[in-house]
Parts: sequence; C-alpha cells; structure tokens
Amino acid sequence: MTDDYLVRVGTLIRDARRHKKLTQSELAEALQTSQSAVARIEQGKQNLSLETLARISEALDTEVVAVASSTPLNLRIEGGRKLSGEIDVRTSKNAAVACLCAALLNKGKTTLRNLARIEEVNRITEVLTSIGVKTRWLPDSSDLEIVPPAQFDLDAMDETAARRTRTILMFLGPLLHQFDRFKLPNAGGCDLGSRTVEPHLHALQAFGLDVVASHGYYEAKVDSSVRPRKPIILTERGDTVTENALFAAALYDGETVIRNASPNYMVQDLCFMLEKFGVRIEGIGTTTLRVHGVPEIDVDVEYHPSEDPIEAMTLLAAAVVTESEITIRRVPIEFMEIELTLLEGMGMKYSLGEEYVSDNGKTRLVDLTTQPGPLEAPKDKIHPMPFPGLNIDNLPFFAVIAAYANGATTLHDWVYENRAIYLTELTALGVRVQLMDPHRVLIEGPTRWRSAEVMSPPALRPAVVILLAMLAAPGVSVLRNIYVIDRGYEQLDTRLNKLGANIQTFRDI
Ligand SMILES: CC(=O)N[C@H]1[C@@H](OP(=O)(O)OP(=O)(O)OC[C@H]2O[C@@H](n3ccc(=O)[nH]c3=O)[C@H](O)[C@@H]2O)O[C@H](CO)[C@@H](O)[C@@H]1O
Ligand SMILES: C=C(OP(=O)(O)O)C(=O)O
Repeated sequence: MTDDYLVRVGTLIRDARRHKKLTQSELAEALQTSQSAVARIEQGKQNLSLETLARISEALDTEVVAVASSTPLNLRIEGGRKLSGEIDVRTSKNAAVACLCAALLNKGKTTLRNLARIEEVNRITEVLTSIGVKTRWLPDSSDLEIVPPAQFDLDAMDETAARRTRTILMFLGPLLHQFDRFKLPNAGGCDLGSRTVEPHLHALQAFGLDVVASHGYYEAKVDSSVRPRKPIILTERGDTVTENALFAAALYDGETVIRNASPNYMVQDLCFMLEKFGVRIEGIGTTTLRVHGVPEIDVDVEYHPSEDPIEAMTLLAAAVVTESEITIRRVPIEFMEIELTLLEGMGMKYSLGEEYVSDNGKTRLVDLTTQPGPLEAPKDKIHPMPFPGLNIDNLPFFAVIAAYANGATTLHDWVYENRAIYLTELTALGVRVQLMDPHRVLIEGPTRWRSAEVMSPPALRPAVVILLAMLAAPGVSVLRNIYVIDRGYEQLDTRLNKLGANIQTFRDI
C-alpha cells in the first residue's frame, strides 16, 4: 500500500474505533497486539496485511475496510448468561428512513441528529449520494448532514442499494414535485411475503402521479395540474403510505386532508420534522391529518428522530428470556403501553421512572427496570393492530416470551404473509411451536432451551427473535448471515455484550 493509502485507511480505522467507543488499548486487546501498534496503524505508519485488515474489520464490526465484507457476518453466542446493567434505546430505523426521504424536499441543509448507524440508513445514503446529494457523518457523532444538489441525477441512481430497501417507494412523494417523468427501481426490504404498493399509488394520484410497474421499475408520470381537491382517503392505515402522502402534501401550496392516516411513531416523527420545514400540520397523532403545505422548502434545519419502540421491546424480551434485571433507558412509553399491559397480564413485574422528553422535544420517554420472574401464557390470542394497537413489529417478540411462559399462547399475525412462518425456526432452539395456518402459531412454554446453528431468516424481527432465544439457550449457538439484523439495529451484539452477553462476530473466510 502507498503511504497516502495507509493514512486514509488508518483514519477510517480510527473513526470506526471511536464510533464503537473503544480505546486504542481495547482494540489492541481484541487484535492481540499492543496499543502502540494500533496507534501506528491509525497514523498510517504501519504496513497492513489482508489478514490484519480482516481482523480489524471483524473487531470493529464495520464494512469500512472492505476486504472482509464479501462474506456474510455470523454470530457465535454463548447463551444461558444473565444480563445486568443499563442500556439506552437508540433512535428508530423507521423514523430515520422517513426523515432521510423528507430531506429530499429541502433545498437547504438538513442535519439529522443521533441517527441510528444501521445498514438501512447506509443503503439510503448510498442512493442519495448516487443521485448527487452530499451526505456526511459529522466527526465523532451519529449526526448526518444532507445537502441536495440543484437537480437530482436520477439516471445515476445506485440501483443495487435501492433494490435492497422498501424505502425507495418513499421517493415517489418527494420526487413528484420535481419531475414530470421519472423511474425508480422496484422496492425490496424484508421478505415478508408480497407487500402492496397500491395504497401509495392511490394516495399520490391526488397529486397527478400515475405509475406503471414494468420490468423491475416504477415508471412515473406527473400531471402537475392535478391537485387534491378533496380529502385523500388512504385505503390502508399504513405507515409509509401516510408518509408518502405527507411528502406530497408538504410541497403543495394549499391544504391537504389525509384520512385514515397512520398515527404511528415514525409518522409522528416525520410530522415534527416537516413542521421544522415550515409545514403546518393539524392532527398529529390522530388518523386525520390536515397539512398546510408550502411552495418551497429552503431552510437549514436540524432534527432529532426519537427512540425506537421496537428496540425497546427487543431489549425487554431479552431481559424476560434471560431472567434478568436490566434498566432500559429512553423507552418511548406511548408506543409501548399495550405491550406492557399485556406483559403485566402475563405476570411480568417492572418499574418505571419519571417521564422525560426525547430530543425531538415531543416524544415521552421513561426508564424501565425489568424484574425477572415466571410468566403465564395469556388467555386470549395476541394480535397486532395499527397504532394505538400492539405494534406489528413487536408481535414476533411475544413468540420468544411465550416460549418462556407457562402454557399455550396463540399469536395471530394477520398483517404479513410470511412473518409467522419464520417463527417456526424457533423449533431448533427447543421451542414447541406449531404453525396452525400461515398467519397463526401456537407456542407452548416453558421451553427447555437448547443451543443450535441457524441461518437468519430473511426478515429482521424473526431473525432477532432467534438471537434472543440463543441468549436464553445454554451452550454455544451460531446465527448465520445477520445482515438483516444490522439493517435495523446498531451494534446489537456489542451493546448486549455490555450487559453481560457473550456474542462474538465472525466471518467464513
Ligand atoms: C419503514 C417502515 O416504516 N416500515 C414499517 C411500515 O412499513 P410499510 O408502511 O411499508 O408497511 P406495508 O405498507 O407493507 O404494510 C404492512 C402490511 O400491513 C397491511 N396493512 C396495513 C395497514 C392496514 O390498515 N391494513 C393492512 O392490511 C399491508 O397490506 C401490508 O401487507 O409499517 C409496517 C406495519 O406497521 C412495519 O412492519 C414496518 O416496519
Ligand atoms: C418490516 C420491517 O421493516 P421494513 O418496512 O423496512 O421492511 C421491520 O422493521 O420489521
């Protein structure tokens, strides 16, 4: 390597180490080398073999040094350990993606503070960068600065990144104000069975958008003379469809009424951010939104997305199945009330601290301390509903909780075609789980957990549920190909290790 290249790689390694909050000595220990060797590497004064680069990548769990990233990342978990201590809930994937798409509306500089450093965010920043948006992580922070170009270059779009996320669908709303015609690659994301696009197209028709899906693309045409003369009635109370309608309404210089809107957490975050753009929105947190849009948004704005209720539920489930007392800080309590009430009904004990406000100035947070103890299966089936119901993304965590509890629990996932099916993979960990039909599973606890080697299902929450079962199961388990988990959680392994878990990452070389 040339000296110049060594300095650049050294800087990348230093930044990744600081982001992981490791000292040079701690990284040196992981690499079985000395602190001074790490200092030399970071200053670009040390020649690096491919093997050393691979080991650094693994220790820092980062794609920054790409040689080790071509093979899937796996986890080795020594289960059966109790957790203890405190952990902060990070900001949410789903608000992050909404806010990133909202930045497309703004001609000025948008800074998203304390964004989750997750693969889903990486994919979208790759797409943004490819179309000419300047994105930059501010030094030693998780703050992302976004500056748009005068004109987006859609022909240059990184299609590989775009096709790995469903979020690309949420470019429709922001882009319809800027182009008469454009095309976007079809949406990807978790493989949860077919997920409809129709409600998005129906909602955006009110702004003159006409989309034909052909050969892997959405071909969009916009008739800018069409305006929302009457309320837009969403055919589904979906989160991202509400967001798409909000994007379109934000840059429409008039009033748009959106009915059957989702009042869910990520939609609320988006509304608070749009308000910072100067858009007035009545009815935030309800199913009728009245949006007073503006002809242009050109402001330097910063916004703090709020904490992730799904991560809070994940940590709660981890505490239950490992029979641990932990304090989960920064729980967005409004979005966890039904989940907590159900758990109380199953016999769970926990305590809540005083409420305080998230950095977005709006979302109510509490610190929650779990108490280990036996649980009983609920008498009725557990099923999700649009907010303020039990969150669909939290339902899978009740599978691993039901496996811990005494008695039989039915989970009914009416929303997704495939998600309940993935829960049957818990069988490998000793869980008695029966698929009653594609949407319902019956789980009989308590479980005599056993360790296992499992390939991650191609869906985020079911993959995390298997990881949690592995934390409960004594012995060494292996979870293969965890990209899907990194899509939505920031360094989950490292953060659980700080609570006393023993999770190692490794790659098949
Ligand atoms: C980036 C993001 O924010 N993703 C979330 C968002 O995805 P998103 O908003 O994209 O969810 P979808 O539009 O795919 O909706 C999920 C499923 O629910 C069905 N459906 C939804 C609403 C309704 O009133 N009736 C109905 O049948 C849809 O047909 C679909 O099968 O919402 C989902 C449901 O909360 C969450 O799992 C995702 O994590
Ligand atoms: C289904 C999920 O996400 P996405 O909409 O990004 O696929 C999820 O977060 O569980």
